[in-house]
Amino acid sequence: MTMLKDPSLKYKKFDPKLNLKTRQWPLRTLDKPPRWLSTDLRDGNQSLPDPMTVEEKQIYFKKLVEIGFKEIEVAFPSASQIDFDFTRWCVQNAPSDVAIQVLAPCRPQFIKRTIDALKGAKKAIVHIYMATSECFRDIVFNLSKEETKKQATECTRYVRTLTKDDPNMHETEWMFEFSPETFSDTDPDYAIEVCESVKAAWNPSIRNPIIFNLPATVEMSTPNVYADQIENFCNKISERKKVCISLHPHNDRGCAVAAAELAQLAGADRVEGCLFGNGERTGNVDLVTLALNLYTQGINPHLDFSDMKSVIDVVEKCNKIPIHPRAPYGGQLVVCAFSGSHQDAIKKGFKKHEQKKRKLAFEAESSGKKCRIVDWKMPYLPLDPRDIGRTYEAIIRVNSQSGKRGASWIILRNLELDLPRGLQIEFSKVVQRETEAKTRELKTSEIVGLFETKYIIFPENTVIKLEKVNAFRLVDYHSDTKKGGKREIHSIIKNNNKEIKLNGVGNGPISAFANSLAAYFNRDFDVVNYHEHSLGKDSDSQAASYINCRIGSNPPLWGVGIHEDVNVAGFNALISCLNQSVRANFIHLN
Ligand SMILES: CC(=O)SCCNC(=O)CCNC(=O)[C@H](O)C(C)(C)COP(=O)(O)OP(=O)(O)OC[C@H]1O[C@@H](n2cnc3c(N)ncnc32)[C@H](O)[C@@H]1OP(=O)(O)O
Ligand SMILES: CC(C)C(=O)C(=O)O
Repeated sequence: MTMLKDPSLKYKKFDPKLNLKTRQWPLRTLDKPPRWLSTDLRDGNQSLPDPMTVEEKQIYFKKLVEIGFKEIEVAFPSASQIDFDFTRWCVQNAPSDVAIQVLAPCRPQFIKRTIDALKGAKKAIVHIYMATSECFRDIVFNLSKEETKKQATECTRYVRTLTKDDPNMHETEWMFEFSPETFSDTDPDYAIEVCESVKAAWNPSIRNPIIFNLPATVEMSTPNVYADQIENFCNKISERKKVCISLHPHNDRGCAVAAAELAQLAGADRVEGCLFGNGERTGNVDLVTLALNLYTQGINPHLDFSDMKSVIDVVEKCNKIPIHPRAPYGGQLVVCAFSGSHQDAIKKGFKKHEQKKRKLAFEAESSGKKCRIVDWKMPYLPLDPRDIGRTYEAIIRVNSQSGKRGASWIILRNLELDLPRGLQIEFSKVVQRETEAKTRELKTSEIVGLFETKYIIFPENTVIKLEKVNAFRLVDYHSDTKKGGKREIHSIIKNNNKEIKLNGVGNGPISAFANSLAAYFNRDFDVVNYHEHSLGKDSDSQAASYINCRIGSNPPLWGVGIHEDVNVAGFNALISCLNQSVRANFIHLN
C-alpha cells in the first residue's frame, strides 16, 4: 500500500473568515440552562443502522417527556411512513406543553407532506434546512449564493402559507426554525444574509421568535472558533429579540460539548442534541453531559436524570447501541473507583461529608432553623452519584489495583465495621492475594465472605459454619471485681462439643480474659492494640471490637468481635485471634 509521506499536506487550515476583535464570550460564565431540544428521534434515529420502529419511538418519546424535554424533534415525516405515522401519534399524544418539531428539506412537496403530518398539533415547530457553505453549494447542489438564498426564502414563505397564514390551521401554535446547514463552514456574512431573508419571509415576533439553528454540521475547528461564529451572528442579526439562536454541534473533533458550552457564552439561547451523543458520524452534542455539567456549576438544567438507569435502558434498547462504560455521567464505570489512591481519597471525602451533615443537622435542631445542604466537595467525584440514581455502595470496587481503602469501604458499607488502619492493611493483603489469584475484580459478596471467614465473626447461631472451621466460641461468662479494682473473668468457651472453663484476672475485662486464655493455652496473649465503636444508631446497638493480639512469639493478629455486650464483643475479638492461630497452626489442639 502506498501512503502519502505526510497526510497533513492534503488539508488546509480552517479559516472562519472572521475578524472578531472584541469577543465577549471568554469573559462570561454560564448562569442558566438553555432551551433544550432533543433530536434523538430525528438526527439520532436517521443515523442508526436500524432506525426505530413506531413502538420504539413511542417508548423513547415518553422517556424524553419524563426527563423534562419541552421541545422534541420527533421525525422527518416526508422520509418514511414510519416517521409520518409516528408524527401523527405525537400529535395525538404529546402533552400540551411539549412542542413537536419535525424536519424537512427546502423542497415544496416534502414540506407539504411534513405539515400534513402535523395537522391538529397543539404546539409545533416546522424546521427546514438548506446548506449554505461553498462546499455544499458547489458539490452537492450546484447552486449560486443567490439561488440558495432564494430557495430557502421561498420555502419559508411556503411553510408560512401552510401554517400560520392558513385560517384552517389556527388550532396549532406554530413555530418556525431554519437551519443554514453547514453553518460552521459558511462565510459568516452570507449565513446572516440568508437568515435575514428567511426572517423577513417568516415575520417573527418577540413573543414567537424565529429559531435560527446554526449547526456545526461538521465540526470544523476548535470550540472557540464556533463560539466566535455564534457571537458574530448574535451581534449582527437584526431584531435580535425576535430571534432564538440555537446550536446543533456535531462531534467530529470530539469537542461538541465544549463547543456548545462556549457558544452559549457567546449568546446562544437553545441547544439541540441527543442523549449520550447519538447522531450522524461521531454524533450530536451529548445532552446528558451538557445538562449534568450545569448541575456541577450550581445551575439546575431542568432535565431530570435522577433515574439514569431507566434512561440508559430506553436509549440502549431503542438505539441498539450500548452506552460506553466511560460515557460522562451515564457510563457504568464513571462513578467507580478501582485504584487505591482514588478509593482512599473518596472514603475520606465521604467521612468528612457525613461529619458536616451531622454538624449541620445538629445546628439546625438546636436553632430550630431549616437544615442547610452540605456543599458537595468530594475528591474525584464532581457530581453526587445519588443525583443520577447511583448508590454509594457501587462507587468503590476492588481489583488488584486497589489498596487498603477499597476493601475496608466495602466492609464499612456492608457490615458497618469501621476497620482500624492496621486491620485495613492486613485485610487488604488477603483481598489482594484473592484478586491476583482470580485475575479479576471481586464482588462485594466475595469480599464480605473473605472477611467473615478470616476473622470468623459468624453470628452465634451459625454453629455448622463454626464447626466447619474448627473454631472456638464464647458460651458464657461472668465478671467479679477484685480488691484494688482488678477484674476477674470466669468464662466457658467451646470448640465443637468440647467445653473449656477459663479463669483470669486483669486490669480490665479484656486483659482478664486474655490472661485466662494465656493460662489455659500456656502462652502469652498480649493485647497490642484495641479499638471499639458502636454499630447502628439505637441505644440497643451492638459494639464492634478490634483487637491486635500477639500470641506467644508469633506475629500479632487482628481479631474482630461483635456483640450487644461490649465485653463479649472484646472477648469475641480475642477468640477471633485464637481461632486464626489455631488455623495457622500456631496453637495445636489435642
Ligand atoms: C445534516 C442533516 O442531518 S439533514 C437531514 C438529513 N436527513 C435525512 O436525509 C433523512 C431522511 N431523508 C430521506 O429519507 C431522503 O433523503 C428523502 C426522502 C428526504 C429524499 O429522498 P430522495 O428524493 O431520494 O433524495 P436524496 O435522499 O437522494 O437527497 C438528495 C437530494 O436532495 C437535495 N437536497 C439535500 N438537502 C436539501 C435541502 N436541504 N433542501 C433541498 N434539497 C436538498 C439534494 O440536492 C439532492 O437533490 P438531487 O436528487 O436533485 O440531486
Ligand atoms: C438539519 C441540520 C440541523 C442538521 O442536522 C445538521 O446540520 O447537522
